[in-house]
Amino acid sequence: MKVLQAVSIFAASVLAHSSGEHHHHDHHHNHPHPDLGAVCGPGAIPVEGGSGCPSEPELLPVAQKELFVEKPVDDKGHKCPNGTDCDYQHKHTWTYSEPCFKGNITGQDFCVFTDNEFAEKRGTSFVMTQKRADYIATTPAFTDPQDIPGLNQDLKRTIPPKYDMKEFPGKGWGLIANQFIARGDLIMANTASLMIDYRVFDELTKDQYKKLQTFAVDYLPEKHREAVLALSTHGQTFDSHEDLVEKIGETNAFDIDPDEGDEIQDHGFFVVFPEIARFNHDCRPNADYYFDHAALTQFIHATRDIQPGEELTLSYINPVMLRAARMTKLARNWGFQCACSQCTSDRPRADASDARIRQIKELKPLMRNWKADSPASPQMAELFISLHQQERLGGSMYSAYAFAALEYNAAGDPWTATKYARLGIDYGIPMVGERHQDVVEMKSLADDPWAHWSWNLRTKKRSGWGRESDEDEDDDD
Ligand SMILES: C[S@@+](CC[C@H](N)C(=O)[O-])C[C@H]1O[C@@H](n2cnc3c(N)ncnc32)[C@H](O)[C@@H]1O
Repeated sequence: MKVLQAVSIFAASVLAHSSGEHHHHDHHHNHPHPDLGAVCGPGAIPVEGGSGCPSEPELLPVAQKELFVEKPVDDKGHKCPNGTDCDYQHKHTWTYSEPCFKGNITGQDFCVFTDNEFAEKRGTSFVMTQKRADYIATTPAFTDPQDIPGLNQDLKRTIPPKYDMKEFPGKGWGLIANQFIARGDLIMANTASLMIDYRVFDELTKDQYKKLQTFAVDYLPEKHREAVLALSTHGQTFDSHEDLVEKIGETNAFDIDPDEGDEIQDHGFFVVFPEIARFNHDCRPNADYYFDHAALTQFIHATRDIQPGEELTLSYINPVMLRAARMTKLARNWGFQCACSQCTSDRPRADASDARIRQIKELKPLMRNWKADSPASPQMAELFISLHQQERLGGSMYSAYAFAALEYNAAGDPWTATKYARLGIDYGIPMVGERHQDVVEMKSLADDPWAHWSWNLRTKKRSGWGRESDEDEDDDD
């Protein structure tokens, strides 16, 4: 599975959403997420867009650069993780750091790195280069574990979970809410169990990467290893242990984009979280995920209020896809016929839903366009919000609110802009995290709309002032 990462609504690097897609892992491609450019959820549960899947594309105007403080750079020109001191010399102490195979593109060795002390002895296993593993080991999840408390309740069970596991006809195991869960509530938070650099699938032979993946699982502490080996294979059985591990990866992994500070930005990770892997798919899920690199943790929160007895679900794909495309992708990547209500509705309602999805896709680039000739307006942003509500796209409501906040502010209405910025913050924190650029941007707008870059921006441009700066913006596009 792949996971989608949220992409910000702003600049390319900027406001993206993470609810992505639980993306399905296609061994040979680190394909970027097909649709919105984001990827999502398990089995490749994606990271392309938030709700499980993803987020959306981005677009910020111009002068944003000043808003973002450059991270420190070490003497080799590497950006340091999370603004901390650079420590590329650091060599983490791994419980295991072999075997290795040489990649046929970069010539670098790809090895297994297991740390069985990680996360209060839950353990974690990587398949990547020494340098990348050591880089990840400089993040706070490793260096300041006391800063990431309360995670991984699932294997420890010190707090009663909000869900039980049960079998669902035709779907295998799944999770069911055992209490009321309010929109925005945390449902699960798990550190990565198995984290594979996507280059492994391109640079090594299948036999080689299967070996590394199997060692990575086998080196984990017993309870953790058993949880991984008990995961779904979509009903298939295997004689070979390596084939079993491979199928478990394909069925249950999320795609995760690289951390901002990672010097390798073109290749993300294929990541398994055994507890989160028990969420089944729904095209309009009641939960969504995002990955926090600092905590090396996947967080799952409720996209709407959930009643006891409801199944908890994620979207394995980007939810902003037409019905036929969604169904084809689910069948191809996870082998099941989607029977969620969005997939089985009657033809008139299915057509109405597809028409809304098409309109969402048409409007988004218009609102991302900050040039004088964009027809974007507050009314368009209201329609955009309404389409998200009609489509029950709870995982990306925050981005619709953020677009509305920008449009109202750009039209010179600071009060309605602030209302929507506050909604964007409230809906965004559980879906993409408080550090996500869209949330940070909305905080800045809500604090002082008049000082925000969007203030009166459309009005100025359309009146002719500020047109010169359109040329600067071209550089950013
Ligand atoms: C990540 S696992 C989800 C948990 C899984 N049901 C289990 O037993 O562990 C993905 C697999 O679950 C099944 N699955 C998930 N969502 C489903 C759905 N909506 N309908 C049917 N099967 C589904 C498929 O077999 C899929 O390959």
